[in-house]
Amino acid sequence: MAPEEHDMSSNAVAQPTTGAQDEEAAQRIRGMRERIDEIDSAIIALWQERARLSQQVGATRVASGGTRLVLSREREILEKFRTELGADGTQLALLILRAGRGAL
Ligand SMILES: O=C(O)C(=O)C[C@]1(C(=O)O)C=C[C@@H](O)C=C1
Repeated sequence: MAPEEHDMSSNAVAQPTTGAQDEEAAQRIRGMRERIDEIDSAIIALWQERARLSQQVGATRVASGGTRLVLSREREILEKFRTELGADGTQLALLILRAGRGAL
């Protein structure tokens, strides 16, 4: 079979390597990766839900004649993330805010 062809003769799905040097470590890594995958899916779903809500808040405020942004609220959120997560928290909060209200 040519290198770019896929073997469809089995139902086995190719799995990424664990990088471990023995089967017991490989099993433990696979177990932990299952939970990591669940956490990543939850983060993605929460990210999307938050962005939708943020857009709805903005649209509700603008429709009422208010401003698109409330910077005091953004500062509060940035401070919470910085307190809990340090400097990376600030960067994360900036990305989260941008996902909702768009770029400044
Ligand atoms: O809480 C609000 O008033 C929002 O509009 C939501 C949000 C946010 O994503 O958290 C977005 C824009 C505002 O400047 C402040 C906060």
